Amino acid sequence: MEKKKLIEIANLRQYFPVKKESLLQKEQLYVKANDGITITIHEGETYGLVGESGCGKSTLGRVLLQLYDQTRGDTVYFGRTVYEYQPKYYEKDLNDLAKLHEKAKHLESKINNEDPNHTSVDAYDDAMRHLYRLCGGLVFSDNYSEVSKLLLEEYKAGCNVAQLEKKNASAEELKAAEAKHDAILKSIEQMKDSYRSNENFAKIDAMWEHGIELPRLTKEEMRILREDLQIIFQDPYSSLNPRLTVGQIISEPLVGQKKFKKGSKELEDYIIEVMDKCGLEAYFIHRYPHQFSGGQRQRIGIARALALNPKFIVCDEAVSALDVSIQSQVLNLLQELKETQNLTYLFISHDLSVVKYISDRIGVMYLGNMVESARSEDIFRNPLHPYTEALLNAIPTTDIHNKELQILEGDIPSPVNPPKGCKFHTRCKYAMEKCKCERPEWVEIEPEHFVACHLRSLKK
Ligand SMILES: Nc1ncnc2c1ncn2[C@@H]1O[C@H](COP(=O)(O)OP(=O)(O)OP(=O)(O)O)[C@@H](O)[C@H]1O
Repeated sequence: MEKKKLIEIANLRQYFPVKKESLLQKEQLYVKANDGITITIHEGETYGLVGESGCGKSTLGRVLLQLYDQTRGDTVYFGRTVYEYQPKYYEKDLNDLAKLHEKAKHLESKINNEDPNHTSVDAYDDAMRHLYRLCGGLVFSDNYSEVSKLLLEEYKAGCNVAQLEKKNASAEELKAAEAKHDAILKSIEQMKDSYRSNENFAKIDAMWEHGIELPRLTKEEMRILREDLQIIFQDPYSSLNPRLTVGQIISEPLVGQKKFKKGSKELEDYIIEVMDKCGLEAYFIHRYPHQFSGGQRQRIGIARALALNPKFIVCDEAVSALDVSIQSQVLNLLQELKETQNLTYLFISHDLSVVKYISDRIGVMYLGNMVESARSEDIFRNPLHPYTEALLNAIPTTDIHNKELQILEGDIPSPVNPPKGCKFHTRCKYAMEKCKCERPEWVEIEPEHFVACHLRSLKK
């Protein structure tokens, strides 16, 4: 069965400005917490994220939920389509297609002629991905006003279908709207024939998609979408307001999103239903967080995240603060909820044994970059990056829980001024000359197994 994308991030960067040390310091320095990350998370999977403390795991989780204004790159959400959601930016982009194309051409000539540095290459790549997403194979057209007109028609027809579906319109009405949309799609396909001979056509055309670019949403648009995208934190005690009862804690997002009326019987019934799903007794509803154990408090945190029926949850060290015996209970609960509620998780943990237990795929991060990503069993069976290898070798055979990943010799370099070339070269026992100056590319070595390492060609 083909996997459906839920979230796709491309070349994602999150830089935090560092406070200047004196008035004389001219250059603004940045902590490069996420420094060009590309991954896709599929519907229904658990994507585990591991790496030493400070490598940027939590930052990535928070950027995905747009809790920070990301510095650059794409974060696209496919849980709803632009047709259903109609974000303001999309129609404007389709109107501005010719301008966007001009901008991409300008960036291209800048790279070729004057300024072949990383920033302009990144800006050009971002601009091209943006164009491909908007118009796919029509990017080869030399008549952008015609393309713009046709795509706007298609978008409006698609929105019409989505709206009719939403309000349960009659089958006839829906059929007519779909037929109109299909006819426009056909004209688009026809217009593309002229470009199919281009060797890159198929690849580029496959990038035409209708997911939602999260960083482009207005605050209000993001507020509404937030019900799809939730987070569970490591320390349930500090993330739960001690002055609110369990019932009030779980009701907050529901009332905030106007799903229920405050104090209503329907709200109380619904809260008890959610609590039950999370293994919390109904009579706990009037109790305060301090009256619970750590495991129960984490169940409250899970119930709060679950209340809005989200599609995607970032579990940020969600079991790390719990005793080992309680950890497995909470992990089992998360696993069960994933199946019954059709959830998708990004599961962040410094503990490889926990990540192994729960993840379908695992991404390994080092100093702001993803260095390897593969199916869970492949990471353990055939680690390709020396850093992953070191993490695996460091798992003790007994009591593997709660071990911080501080296993490699040498300090982690500063994320403000990371090593050139491969950032791991200063601690890598296989480092070659090339590793000191050339950034390794992110390459798919075998299906779904990606690595960024110059050794990969020697290992193959
Ligand atoms: N809001 C912020 N402002 C400035 N710097 C930040 C901020 N958040 C994180 N950082 C820095 O970004 C880098 C990555 O931090 P992050 O918390 O994402 O790492 P992590 O892998 O989750 O580690 P840990 O498990 O210790 O939280 C660190 O150097 C951190 O100091």
